[in-house]
Amino acid sequence: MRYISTRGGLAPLPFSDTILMGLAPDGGLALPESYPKVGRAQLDAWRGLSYADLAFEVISLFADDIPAADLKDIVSRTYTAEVFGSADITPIKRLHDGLVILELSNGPTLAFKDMAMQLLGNLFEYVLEKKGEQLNIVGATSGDTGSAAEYAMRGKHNVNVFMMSPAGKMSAFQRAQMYSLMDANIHNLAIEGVFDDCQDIVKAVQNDHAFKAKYKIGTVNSINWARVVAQVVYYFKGYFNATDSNDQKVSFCVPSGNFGNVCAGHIARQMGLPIERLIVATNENDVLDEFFRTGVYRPRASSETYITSSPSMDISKASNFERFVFDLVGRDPQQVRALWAKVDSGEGFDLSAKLAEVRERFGFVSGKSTHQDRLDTIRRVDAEDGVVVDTHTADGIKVARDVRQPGEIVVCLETALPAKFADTIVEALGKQPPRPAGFDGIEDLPQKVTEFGANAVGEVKAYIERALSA
Ligand SMILES: Cc1ncc(COP(=O)(O)O)c(C=O)c1O
Ligand SMILES: N[C@@H](CCOP(=O)(O)O)C(=O)O
Repeated sequence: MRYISTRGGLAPLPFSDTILMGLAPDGGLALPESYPKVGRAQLDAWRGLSYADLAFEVISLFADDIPAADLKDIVSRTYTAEVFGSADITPIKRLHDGLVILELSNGPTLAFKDMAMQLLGNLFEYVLEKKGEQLNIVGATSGDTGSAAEYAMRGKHNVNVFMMSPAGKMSAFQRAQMYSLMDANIHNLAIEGVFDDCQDIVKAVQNDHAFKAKYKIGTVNSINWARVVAQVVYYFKGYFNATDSNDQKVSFCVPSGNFGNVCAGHIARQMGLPIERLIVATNENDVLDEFFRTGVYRPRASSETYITSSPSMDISKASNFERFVFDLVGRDPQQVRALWAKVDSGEGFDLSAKLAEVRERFGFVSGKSTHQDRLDTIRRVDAEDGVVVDTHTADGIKVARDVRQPGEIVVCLETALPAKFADTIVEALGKQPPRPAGFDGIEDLPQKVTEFGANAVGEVKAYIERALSA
């Protein structure tokens, strides 16, 4: 399996090089030359597998330059009941109205990002040992990628993490999770602005090829292909958990912001997983919902990005969307370059002529949720099912209920636990959300974070240089 760039400027690379690369030199995103196909016989063979064994089967289709025994060891050490709370790793809950909730947030930082980050930590360690190299991760987070990455990488001797977050925009719990880490290889940088401003700095660093090479810069955002591959696995597991036979089809409803989660669903569907529809659920930052309704992609400026009670989705320029559009335009890198030149100029683009294909060939549909919808959904699920869901999962449940068709099996992805967003849970239910053991009082711990103003690319690079030269 070799990897190319969505913008056509990359000589095909093996997996192990691709996951250390981050953005391709042409600014594009890595994708396999073609998606591996999974037939009925494989689905039948995979249905009863443990999560770790299923992860090995799926990931080995993509990471074929890692010896099977080594990959088996990596996934077996990653997906354990100790780390993810149960032997199933991603159990399901069925709501009274038939919606299925796929639990993805039982890992160390209580969000779905752990499903991939725990793997990346072990994959990076393995690949870097083999190459005798070090990796300096420069990442951006709206609150969950950051903590998942930092908990996966902390203490690893050949990895440093420089994580940018929008100053004051995450929940107190999310800030405490990250900023209370005192590990020497973890650096938290709070940037004036929103998540997209942090991600713009990540891309500026990635596109400074001399700096990137000198300081061995990598990324753990869903820019990194390994994140997407790891996320493909739970679509297969969720399908098997939600069905009795491979004759059935399911739809997945995905609370979305940067498009990394649902992009993995798109790839699982391209591989042959019997997915009927992929339902994209946005909050008030509805750039993706607008595209899937109209075919017009109109990223918003940071000044137009709403601060909401599902803050991890407060994103107006989804970095992973480029991977889907590459497939949508027939894998034509020239078209992708032209379209993203428009995005970079703040213009956006119109693919409304392809809307029927988006829906019929690729199975996408979308919907939107607001703060009031989140409150109503949290209240209803608590009252009717005795389950407290977080605000992002509530967005997904609301949209799933809006668009579900008769007889459709809809699996809603639980993307975080409510403990991370207590203020809105208290507003909705008048009580604190359940808090898993080990997190009591984290908001009171000392915090280590460095503050930066707006447009801080130069200052961030200088900080990285000082830290790595110390
Ligand atoms: C809790 C939560 N829900 C949903 C999302 C949206 O996922 P994606 O950015 O992959 O679309 C994120 C992060 O992005 C998140 O942290
Ligand atoms: N909501 C995310 C934003 C970044 O998403 P990623 O999948 O590209 O890492 C976060 O929690 O930081």
